[in-house]
Amino acid sequence: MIEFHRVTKTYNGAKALDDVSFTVPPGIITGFLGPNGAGKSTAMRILTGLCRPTSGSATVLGRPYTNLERPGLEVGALLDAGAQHPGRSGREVLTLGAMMLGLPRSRVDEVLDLVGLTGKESRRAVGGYSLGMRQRLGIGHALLGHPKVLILDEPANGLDPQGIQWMRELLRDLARSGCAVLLSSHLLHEVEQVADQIVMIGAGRVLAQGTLAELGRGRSLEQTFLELTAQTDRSPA
Ligand SMILES: Nc1ncnc2c1ncn2[C@@H]1O[C@H](COP(=O)(O)OP(=O)(O)OP(=O)(O)O)[C@@H](O)[C@H]1O
Repeated sequence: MIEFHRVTKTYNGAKALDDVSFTVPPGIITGFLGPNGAGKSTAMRILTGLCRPTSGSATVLGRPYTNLERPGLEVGALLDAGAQHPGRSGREVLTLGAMMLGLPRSRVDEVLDLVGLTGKESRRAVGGYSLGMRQRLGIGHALLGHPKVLILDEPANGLDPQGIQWMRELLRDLARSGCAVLLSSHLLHEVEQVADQIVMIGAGRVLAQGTLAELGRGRSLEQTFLELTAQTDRSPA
């Protein structure tokens, strides 16, 4: 369970998030949508303890991330697939992660298998990986500790159609097993396929939340998105 309660975040007086409240329950996939600059990454950074809200509270499993006893085992996050050291192999990245979490090395092979990286690929330096391979590695890294909460910022970015289908099934399986999944994406068609509920933000404020049926009322997610965000887009013209 993830809970945002009246979260505001200001940078130099400008509100990146403005009185944001929403809940991400376990057992379903929540799509987190908004135009460029809407505040999605800021919300995810707050959730994972990388920055603090100016006011309000964001909790994971009932506590702020920084108060979790074993955050690495409780929460899996993919915020930037390009963040891994380019000189390390994928296997080294996962092995270091597993060691830090006190997990057996066998978990590395399980995760490589889960994300579809072959033994040969896993021994190559991450700097030579395609974007899709980096995403798979990042998702694997997030899943190492069997987390109950998964926070993914644009995980489908760079995945080919097979990769997207694979990720869809993976996320559905994780949700079915009780995981709370928060998924940000600009791929509205993809979110429409996979998400059980939607939280839409624009200019730092929640514009709408609910199931696809509740939000759309017969319209496509894209139509709803364009309509709701028309007045709020902070991206450059
Ligand atoms: N460290 C920072 N310092 C100052 N302003 C910031 C900082 N981080 C984010 N912002 C601002 O906060 C607002 C929200 O940015 P954020 O990156 O959270 O949006 P986003 O929805 O993730 O956008 P995108 O879809 O482009 O990734 C933007 O106006 C951005 O310029």
